[in-house]
Amino acid sequence: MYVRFISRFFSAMAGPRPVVMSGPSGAGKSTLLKKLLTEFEGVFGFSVSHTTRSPRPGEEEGKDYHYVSREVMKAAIANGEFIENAEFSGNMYGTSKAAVQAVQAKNLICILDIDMQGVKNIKRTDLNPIYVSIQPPSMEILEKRLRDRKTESEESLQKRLHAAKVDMEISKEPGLFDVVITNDDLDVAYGKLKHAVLEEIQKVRDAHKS
Ligand SMILES: Nc1nc2c(ncn2[C@@H]2O[C@H](COP(=O)(O)OP(=O)(O)O)[C@@H](O)[C@H]2O)c(=O)[nH]1
Ligand SMILES: Nc1ncnc2c1ncn2[C@@H]1O[C@H](COP(=O)(O)OP(=O)(O)O)[C@@H](O)[C@H]1O
Repeated sequence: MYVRFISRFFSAMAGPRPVVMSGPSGAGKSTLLKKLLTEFEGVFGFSVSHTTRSPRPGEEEGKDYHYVSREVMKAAIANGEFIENAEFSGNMYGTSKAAVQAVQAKNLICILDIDMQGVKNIKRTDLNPIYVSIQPPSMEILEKRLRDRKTESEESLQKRLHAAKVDMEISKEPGLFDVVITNDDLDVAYGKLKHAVLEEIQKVRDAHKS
């Protein structure tokens, strides 16, 4: 307990708290975090995860994800290179230590876009992030947004919708998230996200001034 307290204290001293964004696939996490990264360039840095899924059109290696084979990913996990990893919709995803360190070394607010298993695993670490859940207004709207995005096969879409139902239930668990944001109107949701991370933004700005 004491050791945990001390390490949290020092990690807080070391820089701003990371931000974990979670929520169903299609809820709008990438859309919201891209807005944040654009408006606050030089304040936030994205933790680039590893995944075994294929890149979507427009996605870039090293920017959106590190795209790797299952063999490479398993070997890296066995080698202790990951803070957390999970299986989602038939693919592996994981946050490497290097991904978070790369952002924290620049004293930026590290944003992690991870699923519910990731949230639960990060809770067992000393990362001490702000936990934000992004939720869709309804299952119907989520399905429409996912279909309109045109990135998923029918099979992948069904897996995501199934996982979404579970996610929407679990996210109601008291104390799991610091903030739960319903992404109905994008600008309203973005305003709420900014409000949730305002204190950390200020810390980075103050650090840059001094
Ligand atoms: N646990 C964990 N989940 C991740 C990681 N990277 C992405 N995810 C989650 O994996 C899920 C699928 O991501 P993706 O294939 O990009 O689809 P999208 O969320 O529909 O854009 C989402 O819930 C992400 O939050 C990671 O490093 N760890
Ligand atoms: N508030 C919103 N209103 C309407 N469409 C939205 C909204 N937020 C996101 N979208 C759209 O919904 C789709 C899913 O959003 P995305 O950011 O890819 O979700 P996630 O990263 O959570 O999987 C995208 O096509 C995006 O443009």
